[in-house]
Amino acid sequence: MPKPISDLTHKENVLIMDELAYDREQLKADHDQNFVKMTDEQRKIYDEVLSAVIEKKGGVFFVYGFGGTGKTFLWRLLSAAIRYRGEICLNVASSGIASLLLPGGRTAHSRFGIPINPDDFSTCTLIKGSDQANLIKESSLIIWDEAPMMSKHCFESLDRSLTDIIGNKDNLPFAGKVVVLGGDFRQVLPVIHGAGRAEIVLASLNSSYLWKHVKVLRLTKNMRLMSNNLSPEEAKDLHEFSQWILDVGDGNIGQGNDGEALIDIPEEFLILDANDPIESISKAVYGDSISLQQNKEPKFFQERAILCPTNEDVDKINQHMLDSLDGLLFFS
Ligand SMILES: Nc1ncnc2c1ncn2[C@@H]1O[C@H](COP(=O)(O)OP(=O)(O)OP(=O)(O)O)[C@@H](O)[C@H]1O
Repeated sequence: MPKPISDLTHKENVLIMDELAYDREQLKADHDQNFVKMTDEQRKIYDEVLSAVIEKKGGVFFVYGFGGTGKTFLWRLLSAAIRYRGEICLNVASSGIASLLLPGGRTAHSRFGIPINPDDFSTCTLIKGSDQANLIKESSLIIWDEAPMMSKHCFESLDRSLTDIIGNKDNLPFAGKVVVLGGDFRQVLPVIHGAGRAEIVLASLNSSYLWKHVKVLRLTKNMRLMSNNLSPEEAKDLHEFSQWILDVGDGNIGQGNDGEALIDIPEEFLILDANDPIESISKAVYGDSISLQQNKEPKFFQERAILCPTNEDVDKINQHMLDSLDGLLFFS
């Protein structure tokens, strides 16, 4: 088993100190509690990734699983397994909202200094010898959630920068670091303004030179359906919904799906009151404006979000929601 990082080596690197400051006993207790709950397929992935870390073999894995198959559950277990051993696990996600679900999560852009518009030759803004570069150099595992939505150039920029910082380790990708990418290619691919299907596919992670090094590991069981807290009616609804989402993603719904398709959305998913659409969406998600104003329960807000296809809609809906709430507004 690798030795924990010596405190003396990095006592002046705040970023490393932060990553080593987890309560290891608590992490081990949480880890052990969830370890026994893993399904066989989760356990297989856990073992494979952990042995790549422990044996210092390097390796790039892609955990391919649709929503609810337990990817976040696995990221939590893996990061706890690394951290309670006194090593560094960097948890990143392609979007800010996904990074909030990961313990100690950050966006990949902020953690690695990925440029805003990377291309075939870009590198990250990491400076060799800096605290940020040394943190990444010392990490034992990188977990990168929602990977398919980022351009392949983001991963390639990190690959080039790691080779620069760590050196070329047997021509291994990411300079021999163990990297676990996760997500579902049925969901959002890189967004490129005005691009057609071919351009988007070409920009995707699996069109990268890195992809030939990636070992794809699959999660196939919807763990949300296994929850003991569901009534038979709720389990049936959830099953039907997740099957419908999968069928949309697999292109089984809408005829002649060659990039554009018309999809019938079942009526129970629609908000039919179109007089004041934004108010109707707000009401469907957060309830009426009086109970919204009175609600001070953080968990209620944590469990809800309104997703929009364009920034213009985001601004309109945000303004509407802010107008409905009491209190002061703080910008961060
Ligand atoms: N082995 C398990 N035992 C018990 N509960 C589990 C297990 N795996 C996952 N879960 C639970 O199932 C639910 C879905 O898992 P999780 O959120 O990790 O899936 P996901 O693949 O990350 O989903 P999404 O992509 O939608 O975020 C969570 O409540 C999680 O705690």
